[in-house]
Amino acid sequence: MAILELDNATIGFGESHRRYTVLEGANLKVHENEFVAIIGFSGSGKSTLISLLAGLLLPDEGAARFKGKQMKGPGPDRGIVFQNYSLLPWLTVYGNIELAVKQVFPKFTRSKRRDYVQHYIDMVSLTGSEAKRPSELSGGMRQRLSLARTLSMQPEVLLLDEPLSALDALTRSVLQDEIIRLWEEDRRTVVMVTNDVDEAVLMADRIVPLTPGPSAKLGREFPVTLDRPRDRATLNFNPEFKKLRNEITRYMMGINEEAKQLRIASDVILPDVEPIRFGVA
Ligand SMILES: Nc1ncnc2c1ncn2[C@@H]1O[C@H](COP(=O)(O)OP(=O)(O)OP(=O)(O)O)[C@@H](O)[C@H]1O
Repeated sequence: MAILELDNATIGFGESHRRYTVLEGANLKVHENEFVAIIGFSGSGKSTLISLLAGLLLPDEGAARFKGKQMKGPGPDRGIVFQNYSLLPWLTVYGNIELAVKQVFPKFTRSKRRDYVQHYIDMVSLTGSEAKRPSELSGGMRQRLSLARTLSMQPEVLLLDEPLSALDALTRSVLQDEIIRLWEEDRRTVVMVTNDVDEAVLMADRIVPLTPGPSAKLGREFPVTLDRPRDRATLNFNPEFKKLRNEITRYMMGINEEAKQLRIASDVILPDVEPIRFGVA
């Protein structure tokens, strides 16, 4: 059974004629311990999709299920790391993680909680910055804090909404390795949204493209069968990696072109003429 499932899920925003359908009839099954990457263009509906998987949004039609049950809202078993960090600005690095830990593990003693919070701070290399507030951190540090806070809640499913998008290439590689290491360690289920094909191939077991919006759907899937651990240094020379990357890039460019043509066709204004009918009295 899939741990997470979208079954013909449709969702849109706005009322009646101003309604914008973001996803239409989206189908996705994520199995336990799987690492799935969702790739798509900006504005195609990736964040909306991840919010459906978290239970933060509910589909207008169809279903979003966690362990076979229709979701009614978010829960600590589905941890989400947002693109924009969503940290509490008045709390320190330590305080942001501590608050999450208090909610999920209320029975921890004070000293156990302190060690536990510190463990996650160390894990993402924020040691020494415990007393800083989010405004005093760099973008990369905020993203690491956001990741540590979510991981500290030990969710069964980790939902990552472009968690590395604001990072420089070097920090991005470090965090990619960190996420892979964590996933390999205890094989949590991960769904990660990204717009970077290389990142998706490096990290995922399966890549699922989202077609351009409106009314986006999940497109043809690409399994990634490259052996693990994947070494980024040699991957660029791996023929299987290069072939898959090219295939996905070509596919994405193709669906984008198709969407563009459809948009142009729907923008064409037809002449206002009456059809001529012959032989009608
Ligand atoms: N709460 C909302 N109200 C109205 N429209 C929304 C809302 N949330 C998203 N949308 C619209 O839905 C579409 C998809 O948005 P979404 O954030 O899911 O895309 P995305 O693929 O994550 O984009 P990006 O890669 O740029 O972050 C956009 O056109 C956006 O304007």
